Amino acid sequence: MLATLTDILHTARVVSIPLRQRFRGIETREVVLFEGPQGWTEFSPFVEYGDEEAAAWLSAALDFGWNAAPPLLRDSVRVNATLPAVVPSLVADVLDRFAGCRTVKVKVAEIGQTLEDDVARVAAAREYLGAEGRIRIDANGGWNVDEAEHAIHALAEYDLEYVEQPCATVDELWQIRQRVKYMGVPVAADESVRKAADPLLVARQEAADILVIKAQPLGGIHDALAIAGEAGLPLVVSSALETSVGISMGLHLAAALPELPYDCGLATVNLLSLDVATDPLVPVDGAIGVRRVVPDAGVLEDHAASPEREAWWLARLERCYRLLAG
Ligand SMILES: O=C(O)CCC(=O)c1ccccc1C(=O)O
Ligand SMILES: [Mg+2]
Repeated sequence: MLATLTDILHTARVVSIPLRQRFRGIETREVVLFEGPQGWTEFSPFVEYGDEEAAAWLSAALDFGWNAAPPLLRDSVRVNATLPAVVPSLVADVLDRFAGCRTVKVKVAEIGQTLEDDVARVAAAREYLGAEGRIRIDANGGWNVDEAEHAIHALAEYDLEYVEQPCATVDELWQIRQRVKYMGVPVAADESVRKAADPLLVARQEAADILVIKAQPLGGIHDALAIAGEAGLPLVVSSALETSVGISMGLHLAAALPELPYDCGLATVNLLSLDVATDPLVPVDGAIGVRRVVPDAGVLEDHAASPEREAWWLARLERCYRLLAG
């Protein structure tokens, strides 16, 4: 049964958190936190998303707050460091915050930057990690097929674990996957899973080697597990730049997957300038323990969004709720 809107709004708090570095064009992360019978949960679709897309994120928040978690098969999850599209001189400072992570995901193909910028950033990450560490890159669909081939060829010398969403469409992913097979660089799909009408199309079309799954956009832990079960491909659980409350949802999803061959993109609390929990979900020795968190009352108070932003978020939440209650 769906939680009532009154139940949700009763505990809902809107917080606004500055990022340490610009990430996917944003400098402040706004989220709604509320408490269900299972504990605190997070609703944080990106502000530009329409209500229909955001409604899946509300489904996820309700699932995590109101439904029992699935059986957990591990009590900690290995995670990767996430490196925003910063200049090479900042790479070591950013990576120092991800203690013990043996894998780094490097953001590439940032608007306004060049392939030379990407090469310099990936080179700096490789120098930081040494020969043993793993490097994956994420282009967020920013290249066409030719650009992707050229870029992957230029970056392959740094030894790439995989390339995430090099191009925007499933058809382009299929093409680039054929073109780079000889280099031994696998292709992972992210936006083609979480923003697609059919999240399994990319797998059926054999357009990716790996699927990235995110709990909030896929409608929650249980829906994401159902998709995972049908995918037939290796999976990586990743975050949507959430507070520790949303990261906890991702950790519970990762902990419930039968196989977890890759480090997960759940160490992103470090990209925020502060967290809502006094005991944040950040990596220790490259892994994060699976647990729920309770936001600190003082932080909720001190970092409350402005009255205008709060009204905007609660109205959005209510519209999404009506879509789900349909
Ligand atoms: O996977 C990671 O390392 C961190 C999460 C991440 O990159 C991300 C965070 C918010 C929105 C989009 C993305 C993405 O993977 O494209
Ligand atoms: Mg991605």
